[in-house]
Amino acid sequence: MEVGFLGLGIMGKAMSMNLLKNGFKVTVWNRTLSKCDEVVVHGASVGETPAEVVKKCNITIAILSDPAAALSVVFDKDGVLDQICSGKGYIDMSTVDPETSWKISEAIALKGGHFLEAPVSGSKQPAETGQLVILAAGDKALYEEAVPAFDVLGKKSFFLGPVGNGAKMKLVVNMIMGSVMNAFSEGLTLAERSGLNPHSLLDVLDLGGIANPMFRGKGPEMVKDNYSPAFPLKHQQKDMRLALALGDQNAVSMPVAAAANEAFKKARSMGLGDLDFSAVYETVKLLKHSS
Ligand SMILES: NC(=O)C1=CN([C@@H]2O[C@H](COP(=O)(O)OP(=O)(O)OC[C@H]3O[C@@H](n4cnc5c(N)ncnc54)[C@H](OP(=O)(O)O)[C@@H]3O)[C@@H](O)[C@H]2O)C=CC1
Ligand SMILES: O=CCCC(=O)O
Repeated sequence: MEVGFLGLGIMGKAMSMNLLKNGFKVTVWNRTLSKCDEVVVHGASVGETPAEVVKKCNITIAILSDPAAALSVVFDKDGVLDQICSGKGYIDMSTVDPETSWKISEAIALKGGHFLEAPVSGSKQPAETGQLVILAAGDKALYEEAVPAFDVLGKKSFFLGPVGNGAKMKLVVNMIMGSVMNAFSEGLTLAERSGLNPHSLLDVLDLGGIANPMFRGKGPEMVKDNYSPAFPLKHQQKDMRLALALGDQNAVSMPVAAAANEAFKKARSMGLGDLDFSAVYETVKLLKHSS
């Protein structure tokens, strides 16, 4: 199977490499073209524009930073819309809001193409090992066609119905994750400031009812102030912002998520946006210090 792949950031690089390792022919494009070099060494071809990739491949996958990037790659000159047509499918795996997905879906349908949104749960390591959770919605036939690729990229794929449902599910999941990360950061800070060993807290948490892979994986690194990015904080804040907008639209009061969003914004203002989202811990430590 031949697939196009647009966007070779943390996720796109790992996912395209995984497809190559599993025998897929892959043609890649990235805005910063030099980032294609490493996947080319592993057998990928390069398209000079998104349009060129879509022209070559019947299915093109994208995973880009945010709504503005997702729209730009489709609608700008030499974008996806230039070449999408009947018989071709476009799968956007970026985390965006439903409105962005609807815009893309409508434009692709007008050209006779097929569209699926398929944001993912899971981060850099699950992307490297094919353990993502795929939250697809949109064109069911394209979903069926993409299952062999999804089986390589993920441990489980969900088909959630009409376009928008994948985006909504992803935003709800990340809203919970961002709120939990803030509570975790406060707990770690409180443990340390009140004289407890934070490693003991991690051991106790891991044996109880709120044990989870995020505490287990990120906790020891946070205690060492290591925020090497798996999921960049700027993207987590974007997801909180988009989830809060979804809350507005549905009149859902979300004071916990709103407070978490403020902490991520604070972290961005401190220049921590490109670090892992666990760096929000630094904002809690800072606030507790200054009181
Ligand atoms: N990292 C993670 O753990 C996870 C991330 N996600 C989501 O996946 C998406 C990608 O995340 P991640 O790989 O971490 O992000 P990165 O920041 O590592 O990569 C972002 C990608 O988007 C491209 N891009 C940004 N702006 C534009 C633009 N205007 N036009 C074209 N391309 C653009 C970048 O190109 P360039 O190289 O030129 O900057 C790069 O390829 C995001 O929506 C994120 O929320 C979902 C699950 C997990
Ligand atoms: O969107 C990013 C999700 C990161 C994760 O699930 O660890």
